[in-house]
Amino acid sequence: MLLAFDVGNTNIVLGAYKGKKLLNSWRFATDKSKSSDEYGMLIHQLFEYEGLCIKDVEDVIISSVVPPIMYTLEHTSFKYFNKEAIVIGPGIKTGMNIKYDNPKQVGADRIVNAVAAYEKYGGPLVIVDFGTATTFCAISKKGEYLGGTIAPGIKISSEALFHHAAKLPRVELVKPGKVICKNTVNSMQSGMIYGYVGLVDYIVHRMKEELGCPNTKVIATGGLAGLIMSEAQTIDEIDKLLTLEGLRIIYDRNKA
Ligand SMILES: Nc1ncnc2c1ncn2[C@@H]1O[C@H](COP(=O)(O)OP(=O)(O)O)[C@@H](O)[C@H]1O
Ligand SMILES: CC(C)(COP(=O)(O)O)[C@@H](O)C(=O)NCCC(=O)O
Ligand SMILES: [K+]
Repeated sequence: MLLAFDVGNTNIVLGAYKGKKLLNSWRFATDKSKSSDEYGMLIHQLFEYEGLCIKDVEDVIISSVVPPIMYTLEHTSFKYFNKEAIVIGPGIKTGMNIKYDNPKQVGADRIVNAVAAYEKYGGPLVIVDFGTATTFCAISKKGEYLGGTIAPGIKISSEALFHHAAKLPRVELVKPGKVICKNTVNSMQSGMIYGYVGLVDYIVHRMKEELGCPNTKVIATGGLAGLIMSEAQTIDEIDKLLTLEGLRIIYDRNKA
């Protein structure tokens, strides 16, 4: 069994694979104050609950954009699974040519998403990941990682609005139905959701222009993808498990 960790700034998504088959996946908070034993026990309990056996874990692979938590997770891997974790970074074959000024700068999650999406859908492609930040990545027809855009995430944007304006409350991220709203809560929801839909459609539109291909496939992933997908016109498909799938593919490429 392969244990795959996708460590984002808000959540860790954990997947257990038997070969190509995802047996189970879990989502828990990225908590830098948790110890390696706490993570070990958490995973132990999740496994027990699903009737899985810790001893069946043959390898651990981690993609992370949160460097301060890595010592803890690598230690968890060593202590509870007896494995040195494979960490996405220098020395790991991804099979993707990274056309960033400094390839080491690209978030590991973005590369892992790109690998999975290219394998699954072919190029050219745009991938939109609605996480703590919203990232847009462009992949060429030949499968090169061309770069992209980083925008503030929906949840942190709405938190900023609440924190910086005395009369604005914290609101639930749901569609208010109309753009012309008649109360504070709905007005904020309109600004967040419809404003964000505009951001997404505009960036994707510009990316397709720069790629020179109007038929570019657009795949969305991340915790908040569903909310925007229902309204945005440029997103073709949601693929919630893209990052885990990318980790499984990269694992197979490095084992072969
Ligand atoms: N299933 C969900 N439904 C609603 N909101 C979610 C869900 N999963 C995650 N979120 C929220 O979406 C945001 C991004 O989550 P996530 O994709 O896990 O981010 P990251 O990859 O940066 O850790 C967070 O603010 C989180 O609270
Ligand atoms: C842009 C990100 C913060 C997104 O992270 P997430 O929202 O998934 O937590 C992450 O991919 C990152 O730290 N990237 C490094 C900078 C770059 O990709 O150029
Ligand atoms: K992510």
